[in-house]
Amino acid sequence: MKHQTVIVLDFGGQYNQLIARRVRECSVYCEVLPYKTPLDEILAKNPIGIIFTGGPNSVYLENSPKVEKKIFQQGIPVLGICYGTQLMAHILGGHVTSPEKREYGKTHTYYHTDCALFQGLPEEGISWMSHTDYIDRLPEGFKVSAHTADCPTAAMENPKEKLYGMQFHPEVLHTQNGISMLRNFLFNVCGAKGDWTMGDYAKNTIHTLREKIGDGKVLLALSGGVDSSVAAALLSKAVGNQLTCIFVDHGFMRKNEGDEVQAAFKDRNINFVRVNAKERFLCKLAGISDPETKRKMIGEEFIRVFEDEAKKIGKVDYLVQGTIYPDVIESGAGDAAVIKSHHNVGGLPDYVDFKEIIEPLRLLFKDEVRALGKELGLPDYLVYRQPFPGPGLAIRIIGEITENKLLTLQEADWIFREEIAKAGLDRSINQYFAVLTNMRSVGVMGDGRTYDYTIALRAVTTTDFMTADWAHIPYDVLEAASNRIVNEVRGINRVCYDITSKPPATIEWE
Ligand SMILES: Nc1ncnc2c1ncn2[C@@H]1O[C@H](COP(=O)(O)OP(=O)(O)OP(=O)(O)O)[C@@H](O)[C@H]1O
Ligand SMILES: O=c1[nH]c(=O)c2[nH+]cn([C@@H]3O[C@H](COP(=O)(O)O)[C@@H](O)[C@H]3O)c2[nH]1
Ligand SMILES: NC(=O)CC[C@H](N)C(=O)O
Ligand SMILES: [Mg+2]
Repeated sequence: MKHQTVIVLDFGGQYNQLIARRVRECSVYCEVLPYKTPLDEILAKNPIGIIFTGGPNSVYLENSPKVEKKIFQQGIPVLGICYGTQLMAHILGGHVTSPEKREYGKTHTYYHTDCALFQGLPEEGISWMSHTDYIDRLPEGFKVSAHTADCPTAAMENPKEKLYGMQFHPEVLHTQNGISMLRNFLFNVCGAKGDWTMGDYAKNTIHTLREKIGDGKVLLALSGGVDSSVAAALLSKAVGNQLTCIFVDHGFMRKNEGDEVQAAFKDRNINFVRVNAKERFLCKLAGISDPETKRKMIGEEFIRVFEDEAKKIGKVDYLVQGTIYPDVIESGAGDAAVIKSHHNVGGLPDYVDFKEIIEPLRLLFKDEVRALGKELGLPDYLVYRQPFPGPGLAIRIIGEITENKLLTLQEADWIFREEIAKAGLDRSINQYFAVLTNMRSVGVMGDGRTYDYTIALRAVTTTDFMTADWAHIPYDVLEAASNRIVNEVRGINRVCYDITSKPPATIEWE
């Protein structure tokens, strides 16, 4: 069955994928295309609606991203958001200016509820603004449908032509009823039926993968984590035994994890190879303490291992990774800032032998990947596993990595996880682990002085791992973990609990 499609035209804003995700949440199929996409190509998709995203530019500047005027004359509903609405106004003969006062963050907004976007919603509320420019003269045929104290055109509409604009961001959760506004656009203006589900996503992706790969050979980087397991399920359905899954045991796995991953995949109908590369990684990272250097070296060594394995199999055409959207955005995709280089992002170094890297989950958020995993019939223990970063414990040992430190951290982390599970908190806390800080302090044990390392415990609640809150774990659980760690793990005499949210901290310490 062919689905109704909405096109999100990307003008370089921060929330573009979030808009796409919100549309998908409304059960409407959605694709993000660059603003430069020729109109013919857009029309060929037969979209029921088009959404223009925000962007960092100003429409009145010469080289700012533009679209052809004809896009507004196709009878297809268009919704502009932020830069998108300014662009619509500018192209259709309105005027955009740069006023004295900028609006940023939560803003009290008044809505005209006779506008299709705001139908059935309250007449005022908080919206999330992030702009300098605003529209000070509307194009012909338009009227204002929302305003704020500082922005006369917080929203505009030309219902006859099905053209709509919002200066604020309905896609972020800070905008009260923002999702309902998008839903109104999709269902009341575009005539969406809500005919798209995760099951369809699975079917389409499998089909596309099969077409692309043909009879090529595929290596899949399998960590046993949620993302790569879901990717493996997709690929296995698409190309069967043309697929080989490589699990790199770099030695930075959690206690017993290497064996557990092997056990989980051994009996499935899947070519599975475990590479024991602990010595290789430890050697490579000896003496390295800078977090970004560690990450980059691990990323490169991963690729080297895959290359070596590929040679054993013969010619391999594609490498598949379970990269998901937050990995991409934090590594500084497009104009976004580099927060940390995820080992799996950055593409292939030019001396590598694979034709291409395939990342079938690149546009999905974690909770969407989980929904897809359920859809593909993966067991709950795989789908709801807490995430574990590719570089593993290497980025949870602050400073230089040694085998001794690795064993220490594995033990402490294992105890913490055991106590969390014992308290029944393992499903409600989204990620929890121990960090071996590089700090030593004085303690007293058995009447003697110790000068040992400090373990930091970290536990967070989050849905998309882009923002997170520290988990309010009951004191007695923390107490049990702390007692056991200092008593059972040599070299540790102090335990701290990390009570910072993300932002300003990140979830991992490096
Ligand atoms: N030890 C490993 N062996 C092989 N590939 C790996 C390994 N660790 C990570 N990768 C690759 O890097 C990708 C990104 O790692 P990441 O940890 O984000 O995802 P994941 O392990 O699949 O899922 P989760 O986020 O639940 O841990 C993985 O999807 C996988 O393709
Ligand atoms: O596969 C990965 N490779 C990496 O390099 C990496 N760095 C962080 N993470 C995981 O991403 C989520 C967000 O982590 P941060 O708040 O520390 O950026 C958390 O779930 C982290 O565990 C990684 N996953
Ligand atoms: N977030 C945006 O889309 C910003 C649009 C434009 N650059 C402005 O400052 O008004
Ligand atoms: Mg992982």
